[in-house]
Amino acid sequence: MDDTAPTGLARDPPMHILVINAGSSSLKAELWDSSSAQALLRWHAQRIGSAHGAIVSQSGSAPARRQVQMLSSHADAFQALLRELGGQPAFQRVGHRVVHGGPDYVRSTWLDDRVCAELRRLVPLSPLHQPLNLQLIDASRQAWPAIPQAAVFDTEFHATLPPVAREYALPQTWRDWGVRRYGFHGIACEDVLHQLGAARASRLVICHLGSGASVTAVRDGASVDTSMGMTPLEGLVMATRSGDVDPGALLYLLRERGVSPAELDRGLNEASGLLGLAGDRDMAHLLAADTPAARFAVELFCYRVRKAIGAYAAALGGLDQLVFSGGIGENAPAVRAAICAPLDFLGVRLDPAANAANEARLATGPVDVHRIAVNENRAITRAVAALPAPPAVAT
Ligand SMILES: Nc1ncnc2c1ncn2[C@@H]1O[C@H](COP(=O)(O)OP(=O)(O)O)[C@@H](O)[C@H]1O
Ligand SMILES: CC(=O)OP(=O)(O)O
Ligand SMILES: [Mg+2]
Repeated sequence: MDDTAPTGLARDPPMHILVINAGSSSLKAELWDSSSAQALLRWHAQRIGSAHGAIVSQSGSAPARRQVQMLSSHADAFQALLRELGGQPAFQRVGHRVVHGGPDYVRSTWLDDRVCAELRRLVPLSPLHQPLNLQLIDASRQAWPAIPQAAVFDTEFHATLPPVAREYALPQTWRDWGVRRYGFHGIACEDVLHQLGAARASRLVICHLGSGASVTAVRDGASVDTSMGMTPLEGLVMATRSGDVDPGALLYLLRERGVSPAELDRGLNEASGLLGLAGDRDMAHLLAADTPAARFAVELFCYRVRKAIGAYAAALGGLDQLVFSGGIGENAPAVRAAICAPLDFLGVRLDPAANAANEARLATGPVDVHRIAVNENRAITRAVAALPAPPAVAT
């Protein structure tokens, strides 16, 4: 296991926590020990719904086992997880990543029927994530009814957004309806700060670039602005999400082109971004493809990240530290280089050799640039271990 970062999970009594983290085409389940901060088991189902599905699991220091099988849905994947875990559960808590906490669920919380019903109301605000999160919570509460289960929210870290970053310039009535920015990827940001520890600088920008992509401005450890908004659709170009689009263009599509709200939702969330620009949602494929459309998609992706870094350097009044994380941020030197090349004026300078080798420290200039392998599941474990004792679970 490669979790060598300081963790500070220790709490009495130590316990085993199963973490469940659903992506749009993946299901990650990990068993963590709260006292040793070690993942005892990692079980990742990948490419659910495709003919090339895979389950990768690793237990202790045993070599990874890769089992390729068709997983038609997340429900299928959960059944495979149940088979892996066997009869008697070897854990005392379950922690679920839930993308949207809405206005009422800021901090991590124990789950019960009422909380689940309230989180279900947020499905329209995160159509790619919240339904899967809740589907897995339902399956997991059914499988282990006597084990306390908690939700840990991607929105929590951004509860510190100041009003100027949180509010849209909309009529009061709409703002009273709760139309505001929340921000996401907070669990990943929390793990970044945890890994930086004492090395964290005052003015920090985190570029978390994976299927979803966001940039967050952090001042003295608190989120002060972030590129995702009321939903995880705002901001950067993503795998299949558009990021920022003029709202007037959306009105044009609705009014003049006969696009229905459902088609608009699907188009913006599932058919845009890298997929819309170049016909492939996977950054690794685009970097290897070397076609004009692939090159343009990568260029546009990098341009938007660079603009966000510049905006947040302005919001913070300068920049001390820049972090790259997520599948793209951690593994694509060409993307990091393209984002940073014109940022010399800000003091961002990458060491080409360190960048090409995916090293942890990348800077040769005054801005300290880090590549951080984020582990959301470790952050979820910490959040669950820190919760007050759970209420008695009715069986
Ligand atoms: N070696 C690599 N080079 C470029 N991109 C990569 C590489 N490895 C992973 N990626 C990209 O990372 C993205 C997935 O990021 P990840 O953080 O795992 O996604 P998710 O948000 O679904 O958890 C994909 O676009 C994938 O192509
Ligand atoms: C909130 C979000 O976009 O998450 P992900 O990157 O896992 O899609
Ligand atoms: Mg992600």
